[in-house]
Amino acid sequence: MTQDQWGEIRQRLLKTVGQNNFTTWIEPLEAGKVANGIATLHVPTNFFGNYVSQNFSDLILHEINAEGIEVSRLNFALQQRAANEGRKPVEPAHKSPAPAKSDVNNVMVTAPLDPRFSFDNFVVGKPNELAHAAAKRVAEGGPVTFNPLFLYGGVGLGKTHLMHAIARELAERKPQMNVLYLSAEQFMYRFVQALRDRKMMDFKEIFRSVDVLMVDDVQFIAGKDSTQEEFFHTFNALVDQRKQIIISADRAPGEIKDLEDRVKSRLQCGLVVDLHPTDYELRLGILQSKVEAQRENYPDLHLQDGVLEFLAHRITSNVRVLEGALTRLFAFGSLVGREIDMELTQDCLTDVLRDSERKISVEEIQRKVSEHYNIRLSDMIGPKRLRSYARPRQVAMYLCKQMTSRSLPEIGRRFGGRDHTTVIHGVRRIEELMLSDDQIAEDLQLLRRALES
Ligand SMILES: Nc1ncnc2c1ncn2[C@@H]1O[C@H](COP(=O)(O)OP(=O)(O)OP(=O)(O)O)[C@@H](O)[C@H]1O
Repeated sequence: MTQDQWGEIRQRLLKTVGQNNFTTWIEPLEAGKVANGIATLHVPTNFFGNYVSQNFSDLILHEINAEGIEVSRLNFALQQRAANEGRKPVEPAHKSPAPAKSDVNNVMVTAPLDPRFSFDNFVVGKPNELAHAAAKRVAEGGPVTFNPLFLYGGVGLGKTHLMHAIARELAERKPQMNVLYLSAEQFMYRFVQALRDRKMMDFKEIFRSVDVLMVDDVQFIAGKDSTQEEFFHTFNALVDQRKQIIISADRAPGEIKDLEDRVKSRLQCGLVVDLHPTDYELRLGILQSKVEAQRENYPDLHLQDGVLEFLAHRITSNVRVLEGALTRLFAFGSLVGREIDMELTQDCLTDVLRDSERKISVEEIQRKVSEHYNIRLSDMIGPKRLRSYARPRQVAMYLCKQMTSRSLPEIGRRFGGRDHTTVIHGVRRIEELMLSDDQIAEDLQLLRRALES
């Protein structure tokens, strides 16, 4: 298509996608040739092409057609750059008979990569440092040292974030590599489609020609026998060729029910790392980094000291809930035109706080603390005043105050019907000791971790 035509098309796209999207995603595109109903657009990186393909290809196609150019598909090709000498020559999109719309030259990503999920935005702490280090290593795209890398962890702990970060970094660092990122569900969908259309040879060719295969949420294929079978063969073929495989799941390979033993053992033979439940420090770190992002939307909104610490203590379920709570707080604060203080936080997040409270009960705290100090539960709750009972009791009261939303009188009642002033005294004593007594500080940290896991 001519530069004039492309200029017209871009003008119309500016109106439909808005200035920000236009500057970021449309302006850098360069128009290429049109042949056989396919228009080629040149993109600076594979990641970029993938994103545009996922989010704007329908609009772009529409505007190209509106310009009178008959095109039914877009092909995204890398712009030739002198700096990229040595890269494989740019080829048309994959030779699949019906390539997915999102196939972009050497990077095929069947789900859009979330631009927020980068290594830069991933906060590292004790619970995820190993997973992060392993992810960084494979994202370098060097020689394959562990195969597969198997990342697992509970809901909302950052598996998909790390997977996207790897795919994105590989696409940027090694544009010559064929990287295929997809969910196990999409793997199954493509497999079933290939069977139905009698295109199994094409399916095999695509999956066996990648340099890096990334499959998210692999537990999905459990119980799906033929998909597992095909996955097993794909897996073996790639491992034999020393191609990197990266898998994520919500649990360890051995714990995925209805997964064939041979598949399990294959999955276990590389590096298996888990994302542990977050601890207080990691949650606080994540909140601090997410506040930075919120500040861009709400530059004038003041956040009172202590609110983030409160949230990090109280919302322990997963990072997604934590993020959601923060977004809600900022939106609420700006809506009512008030600074974000503890009162607003409690008002705005009643349901979230109530839900997370269910997780840690006074009884659980009492039990964990008495186990930790090796005393009987009845002695902790009972009337004895010996220091060896009184101190653990105060620690438990302090944790109840911090980790549950029980009122002081209620906590007192649960500790053998004590008065709320006794609870206040206990909590204060521990707050003082935390600063002067390393042992107490360490005990508290251990207990908190144990309670949150
Ligand atoms: N360490 C972290 N630093 C910054 N953000 C994080 C971190 N861990 C998780 N998140 C954020 O939490 C949210 C949930 O993470 P993600 O979607 O990766 O979870 P998941 O483990 O894949 O969960 P699911 O099992 O539900 O698929 C995302 O918005 C992600 O950016």
